[in-house]
Amino acid sequence: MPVVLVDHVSHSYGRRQVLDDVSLAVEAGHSLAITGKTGSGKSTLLSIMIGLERPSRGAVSLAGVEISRLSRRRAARLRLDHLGMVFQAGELIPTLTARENAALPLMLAGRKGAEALDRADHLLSTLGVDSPDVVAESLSGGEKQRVAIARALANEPAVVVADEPTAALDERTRDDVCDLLYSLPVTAGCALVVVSHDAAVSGRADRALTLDGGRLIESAPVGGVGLP
Ligand SMILES: Nc1ncnc2c1ncn2[C@@H]1O[C@H](COP(=O)(O)OP(=O)(O)OP(=O)(O)O)[C@@H](O)[C@H]1O
Repeated sequence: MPVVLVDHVSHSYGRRQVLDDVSLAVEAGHSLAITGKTGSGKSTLLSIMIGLERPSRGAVSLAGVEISRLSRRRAARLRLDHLGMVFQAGELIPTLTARENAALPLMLAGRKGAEALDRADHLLSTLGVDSPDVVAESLSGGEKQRVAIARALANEPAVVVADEPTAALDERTRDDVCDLLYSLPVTAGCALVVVSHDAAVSGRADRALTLDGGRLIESAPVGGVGLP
């Protein structure tokens, strides 16, 4: 069963149709990239995919649950339990340490502080962050993204969604962060969805789809995930 299933989704803002009968599926252990020009609807599709926005038509399931039908509260709980998010520039809490940032989702999910911090330490060292006590605002761009990836993995999510995860990085750091991100389906067994306008990032996914005129078009099929 796909971990992410977008089933015939259309979406309009007023009279402007942004998504037109979009469908996709991603299985555990596979990656999918979504590309498209500015204004093509990538953020809209992402918001609908993670249940922040309801589609005008169609349905979205995450980890087997139809998130597009849930209340805001239940959708937030589903995200906490099954989804890890990585944003453009880490979006960490600047005054908390790397360790505290990575431990946050665990604490929100009800784990005890010491246990959460231990797991955060373990994740950070696995991901090559050797400064867990440094406050987030003092970390480099690449370190921030590593901490963000640790935070995304904290609750062992079924799916990690990354929105322009390398936009704030130089080329070399971008490639390092990409290596790490695209290793997740294998090392963590999750599904990975990456939204990026950078072909060097989207080209590394098992499959890349492009949004154009509200429709999803195949851009670089390699296998593993598919339109249902
Ligand atoms: N809340 C909203 N209300 C009205 N129109 C919106 C809203 N959100 C997005 N839009 C419009 O929908 C279209 C798609 O926007 P969206 O942000 O999804 O594109 P995008 O591909 O993510 O763009 P970018 O790459 O610049 O972030 C745009 O024309 C935008 O103006």
